[in-house]
Amino acid sequence: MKNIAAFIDINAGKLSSRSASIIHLIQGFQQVSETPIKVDLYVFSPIDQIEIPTVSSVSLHEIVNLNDSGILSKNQMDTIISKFSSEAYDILLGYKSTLVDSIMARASAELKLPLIPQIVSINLAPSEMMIKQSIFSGKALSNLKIGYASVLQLNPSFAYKPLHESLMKVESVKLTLPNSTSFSVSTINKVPQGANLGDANYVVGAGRGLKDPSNWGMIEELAAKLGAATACSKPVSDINWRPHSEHVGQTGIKIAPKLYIACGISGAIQHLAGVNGSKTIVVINNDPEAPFFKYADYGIVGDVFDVIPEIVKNL
Ligand SMILES: Cc1cc2nc3c(=O)[nH]c(=O)nc-3n(C[C@H](O)[C@H](O)[C@H](O)COP(=O)(O)OP(=O)(O)OC[C@H]3O[C@@H](n4cnc5c(N)ncnc54)[C@H](O)[C@@H]3O)c2cc1C
Repeated sequence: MKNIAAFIDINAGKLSSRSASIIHLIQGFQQVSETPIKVDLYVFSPIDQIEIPTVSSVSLHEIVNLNDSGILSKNQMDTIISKFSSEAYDILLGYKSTLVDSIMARASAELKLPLIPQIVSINLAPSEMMIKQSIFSGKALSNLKIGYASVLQLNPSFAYKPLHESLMKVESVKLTLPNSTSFSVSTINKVPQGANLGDANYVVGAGRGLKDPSNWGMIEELAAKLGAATACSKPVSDINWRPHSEHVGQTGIKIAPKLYIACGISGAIQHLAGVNGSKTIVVINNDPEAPFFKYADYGIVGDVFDVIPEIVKNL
C-alpha cells in the first residue's frame, strides 16, 4: 500500500489549480498501483469542507489545518514530523514554498526518503517514476528514474492532466500544534493583499529602477487593475523596499504566470531563473541594452514613471 501526504492550497473554498494537479497526480499513482493507496492532505488555511475531484477508491484520509504563520517553531515542526513518522508516509508531495520546503527537508531526513527538488514533470510506471527536474537555475533539465518512496518537490510549472472528474467530499480534521515558539521576531513585513504570487496568472514585478519604495503605488495600481500579484527583484527586498515574500528568482520564489510584466528590472540571470516559466514576458526599461529585452515577448523602452501611469490610465 502507498501512503501519501500532500500539501494543498485552498483559495476561496476551492482547490487552487496547482493543488488540482496534485490530486490528479495522486489519481495517477492509484492507476499504476496494484494495492490501495491512502492519502492525507495537509492545508495551511482553515477550511471546513471542500470538494476534491478523485476516483472512488482513493481514501482521502484527513485534512489537517496548519496555522500559516510563515514559519514554524521547533516544537511545531517536531509535532508535524512525529505525525508524519507515525503515519509512515512513503510519498510526500508539494509545490515549492518556504513553509512546505522546510517541512519536506526535515521529513526527508527523518523518514529516510530521498528529496527530489524542482520537478517539472512525472511519468508513472508500475514500479518506478520517470522524473524531469529543472537544474542549473532552470537552464537545463535532467531525467531521473526512481522508485516511488520519495519526497517530491514540484516546480511552479508542474502540471498533471486529470484522469477523472468525479467529486468526493472531504471532512477536515485538525492537527493542533503547540503554541510555544523558540524564536524571536525582530521585524515584521506586511504581506500585501492580493493574488497569491506562486499561483497567480498575472504578475507585475518591479526592481531598483523604481528608485524608492514610495513609488510602488503605481505598481500596486497596475496589479490591482489586472488582478495580478506583485513581485520584486532580490535587491529590492534585501533593502526592505518590499517584503521578502515578493522576491522572485534563483534564491526566491519561482513563478510561471500567463503574463509577467517586469518594470525597471535589468534581467540578471538570477532573476530570470525565477520567471522564465512565464508564458508571456513584457519588459519596461529605459535602457534599450537591458539584458531582459532578450527574453521579452514584448518590450517597451521607456521610463517606468511615464509608461506605467499611461498603461493604468488606459486599462
Ligand atoms: C547568488 C546570487 C543569487 C541571486 N538571486 C537573485 C534572485 O533570486 N532574484 C533577483 O532578482 N536577483 C538575484 N540576484 C541579484 C541579481 O544578480 C541582480 O543584481 C538583480 O536581479 C538586479 O536587480 P534589479 O534589476 O532590480 O536592479 P538593477 O540591476 O539595478 O537594474 C535596474 C534596472 O532598472 C532600469 N531602470 C532604471 N531607472 C528606470 C526607469 N526610470 N524606468 C525604466 N527602467 C529603469 C535600469 O536600466 C536597470 O536595467 C542574485 C545574485 C547572486 C549573486
